[in-house]
Amino acid sequence: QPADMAVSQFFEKRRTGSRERARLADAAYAVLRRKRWYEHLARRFEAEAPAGFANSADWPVPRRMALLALLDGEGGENSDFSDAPAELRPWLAACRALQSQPASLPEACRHNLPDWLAAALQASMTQQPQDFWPLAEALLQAAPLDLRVNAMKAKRPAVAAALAASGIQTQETPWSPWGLRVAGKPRLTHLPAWQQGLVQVQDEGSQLLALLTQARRGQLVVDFCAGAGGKTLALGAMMRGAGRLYAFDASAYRLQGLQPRLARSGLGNVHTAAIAHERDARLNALQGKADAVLVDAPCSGLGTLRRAPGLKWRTRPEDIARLAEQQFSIAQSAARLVKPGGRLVYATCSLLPQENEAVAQALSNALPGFAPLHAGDVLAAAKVPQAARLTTEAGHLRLWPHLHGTDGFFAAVWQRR
Ligand SMILES: C[S@@+](CC[C@H](N)C(=O)[O-])C[C@H]1O[C@@H](n2cnc3c(N)ncnc32)[C@H](O)[C@@H]1O
Repeated sequence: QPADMAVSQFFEKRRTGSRERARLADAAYAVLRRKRWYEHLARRFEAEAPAGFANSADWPVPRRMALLALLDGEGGENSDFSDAPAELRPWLAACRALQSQPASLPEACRHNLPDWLAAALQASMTQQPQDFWPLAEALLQAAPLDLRVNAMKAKRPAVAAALAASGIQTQETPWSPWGLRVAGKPRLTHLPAWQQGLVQVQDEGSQLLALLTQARRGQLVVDFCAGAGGKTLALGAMMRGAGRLYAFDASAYRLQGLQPRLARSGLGNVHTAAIAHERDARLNALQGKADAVLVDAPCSGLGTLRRAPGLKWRTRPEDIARLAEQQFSIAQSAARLVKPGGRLVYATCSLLPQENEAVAQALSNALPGFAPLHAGDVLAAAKVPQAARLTTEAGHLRLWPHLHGTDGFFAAVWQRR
């Protein structure tokens, strides 16, 4: 089960105050983030079990892991463990001593990734092998809270000032011209800026993907895998609500999540439709008509491990090949909607080349009528500062948590000849 569902189901059945809820939820996520490390500590010392160590029947491994996560969340490195049960204190002190010498630990305890994923990432980083550890460390941090200012309704400095007046401090994001990074994780939904649709929660990387379409007022634009419409709303704001914007998805359930967000955004030009699959006959009417088609393809999501740490344990290596096939099929079908001179953007939030560069290459081979565009040039034209730092030599957008502070994203752009 996805972690957010498991956590909310747990709380449905229990009465808890909001602070306690936050502590427990943070601890659950911390266990998923650092599972291999906590497991190692929870099992360690059992064999040695000197007198005074906890009885393992009372403190089974999962319970010890939860305790370690709770203590870490509360600045445990400085704790004298006086709040912890007495029989656990020697074990906790021994854990703490180990923690202060991370280099002595097995690698798995440091990167906290499944072996197959650590190996796949290392294999994909042969050009920059020194980047593996900074990446692994960055993936263990919680993601920042980014907002996208609705450019149709307000300017970024004015929204920052309005939020500051409500006690919410923000900083402008370095790359996206619409982004505000919020300090901490304050509640936002009661704020006027939120209710008036001036801001949406959206990672800076997702904002950059929408910019790659260069969607403009009056165009016909398709968000082919719209989901709950995070990028649809960004595209609609770029179009200033004028023109036609189609939001498709194979899941009617996911598309439903777009409705309340559309209402706040002020957009009146969005047509949503659940399609059966990427070759649904209802798409025929749009063939060769779109100025831009964004394919934010279903993917492993491994670029979002800061937000969804449970994904690394639920994804299996064999899923990747299946996803790559699906990604190719969806993007190839979506390409039919692009008009001559129009643009195709293929994007994922995966870190793995099989879902990214390999699919982009297969698409280039299969779509001779489409010429690749350099994502750096496209972003520079959209006034993104230092856009070259976001792209690869091959001209793809590649965002990394340890380099850019965003989730991990990939995008390739083509223009139909
Ligand atoms: C990465 S998510 C999209 C996220 C969304 N664009 C956003 O910004 O919030 C991928 C979406 O592709 C949808 N999908 C899966 N198969 C599809 C298909 N054959 N055609 C269109 N959408 C599909 C999934 O339901 C999922 O919502």
